[in-house]
Amino acid sequence: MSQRAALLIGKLSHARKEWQECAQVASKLHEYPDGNREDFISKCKSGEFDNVFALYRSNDSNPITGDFNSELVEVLPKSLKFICHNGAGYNNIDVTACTKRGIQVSSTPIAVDDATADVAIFLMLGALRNIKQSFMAVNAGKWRGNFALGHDPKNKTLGILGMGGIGSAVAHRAKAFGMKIQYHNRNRLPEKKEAGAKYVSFEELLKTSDVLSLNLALNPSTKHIIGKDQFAQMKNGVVIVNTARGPLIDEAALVDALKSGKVWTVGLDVFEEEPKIHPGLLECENAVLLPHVGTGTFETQRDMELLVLDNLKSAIQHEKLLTQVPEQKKDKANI
Ligand SMILES: O=CC(=O)O
Repeated sequence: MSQRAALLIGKLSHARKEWQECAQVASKLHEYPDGNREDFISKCKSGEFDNVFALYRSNDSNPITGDFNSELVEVLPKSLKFICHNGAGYNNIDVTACTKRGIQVSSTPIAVDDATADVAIFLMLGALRNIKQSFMAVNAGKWRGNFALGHDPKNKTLGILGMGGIGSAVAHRAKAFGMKIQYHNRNRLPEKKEAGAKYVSFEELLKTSDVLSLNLALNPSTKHIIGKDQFAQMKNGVVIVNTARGPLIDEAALVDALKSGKVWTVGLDVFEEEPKIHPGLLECENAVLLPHVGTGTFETQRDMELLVLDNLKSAIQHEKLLTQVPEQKKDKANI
């Protein structure tokens, strides 16, 4: 077998031992724990990572290298055939550029589903109870402050935009609260996977949901999928939950919709320009906010790291990824 080295970009917090065990399948383990884009590019160009066949990167390591856009993909070592990404979202990787260069990419679906769905439910319940007002009042020593009654989830219609692994896990949990579930995907799921959820058009989802949960991937066609025109179609007093990616929502339009009362409350774990948050959201008492911590549990972080390493080992040993990104699976013939 030719030289097949592996490269770890950034740090591993939970599966360090398993990374070291990759030495049993890789010809060499390289690490790039810290640095910057300019330095990383110059190391790629100087041949420091020659023979690297598969690399590990993550959403957390993205600040080190910057996005894996076409500029960066072009300078990656010629030997590189696999990018194993830690993150369910991979909008910081130009998959088309990778495909053109014959590089296969994997992400970490499944491992993230439960923790992200838990946070979606946490935010939904918090938004239905308009909990931020109470949190702020009690922490400021004002007891209940301007307390106002919230809403029960029971008998409300939850609309899920993007019924994949996370969307399905949200639906499963929401049923236990007595919610009616409807969803929209580009393509209807097989009945078994729907698990009783009703398939509706995008317009119908907007018009008839009491709570709208965003659980779809960000890509050029889903950016601002929720904006002024979509808010206008929604029920008055709708509750919005977003644990997917901030740019799915036009944040300025969301602030207007919150201020006008069109949107009653919102629960957000993600923002358009993280870590910056629209000042209108920070000011709003009816915006329950978290700093992108959906997968932030010990168990899930370890499961994600292990899944990336399983992909890496499978790439080196069998030239096959376990959880390849769906757009490449469709294009398999071109890689
Ligand atoms: O946002 C979290 C992830 O993409 O895994």
